[in-house]
Amino acid sequence: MGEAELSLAAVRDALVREEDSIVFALIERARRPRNAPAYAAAAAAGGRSLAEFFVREAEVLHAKAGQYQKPEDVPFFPQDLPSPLFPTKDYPKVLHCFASSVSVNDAIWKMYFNELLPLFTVDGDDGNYAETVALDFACLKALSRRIHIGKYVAEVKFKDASQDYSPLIRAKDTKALMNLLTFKAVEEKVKRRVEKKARIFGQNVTLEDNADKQEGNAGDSECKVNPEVLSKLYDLWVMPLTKDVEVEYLLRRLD
Ligand SMILES: O=C(O)C(=O)C[C@]1(C(=O)O)C=C[C@@H](O)C=C1
Repeated sequence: MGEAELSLAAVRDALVREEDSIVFALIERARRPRNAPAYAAAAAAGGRSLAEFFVREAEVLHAKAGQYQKPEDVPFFPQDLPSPLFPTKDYPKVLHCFASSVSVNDAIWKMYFNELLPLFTVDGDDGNYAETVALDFACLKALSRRIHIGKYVAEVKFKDASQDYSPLIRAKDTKALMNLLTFKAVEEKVKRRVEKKARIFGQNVTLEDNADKQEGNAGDSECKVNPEVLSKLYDLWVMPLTKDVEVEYLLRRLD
């Protein structure tokens, strides 16, 4: 994100754009059942699961290709990632220098596999483990990117009201910081919008003229991902984790 884009409205627009990626990634993953063996420790991967093996190896490839240069692109396994092999674009440094060290990916990883996956995938095993973990990686990346855009939100809020944030940062008053950066009305709008996107993006579109199933009126049970799961995802995890990123960024902002 560049300097010119750095306004609360522009950053909120970026968060809205990430909603589409998250909804579609979950819809694609929901096409496969749980496929629990993909998450079990495997001797072939030195006791790691196929899911962890895949993400670790994929992140090495992505790092070599030049990813993870932007503060919102945070790897899940940053240790020992290789440097880019190809020239990378110099992005304008609009955030404080330590921004790249702010990561809540461990919490995202635990939330995704322990809480979210059971909510939107059906029990079962179709043996398509390689495809399944690739779809999981797409979900994890979309969630991580959205949540770590919180660094830009925090920077904008700090710049707009540094006189309000600075004393709380100096006092390391995380509770007061969390309260100051929270806008409940905005959160309610976000939850309603992601639920609506899941309902519209996730319905089966047909050419039959079924008046009772005009687009947008499909019952939630016919949606590829239950829209209430998206609302719950954002309410319980995505927005709280985004706020955690904001607080973690702000606590270091005066360093
Ligand atoms: O838009 C903001 O002000 C944000 O901080 C982002 C966000 C969100 O995660 O969507 C988080 C906290 C606010 O209470 C509202 C929304």
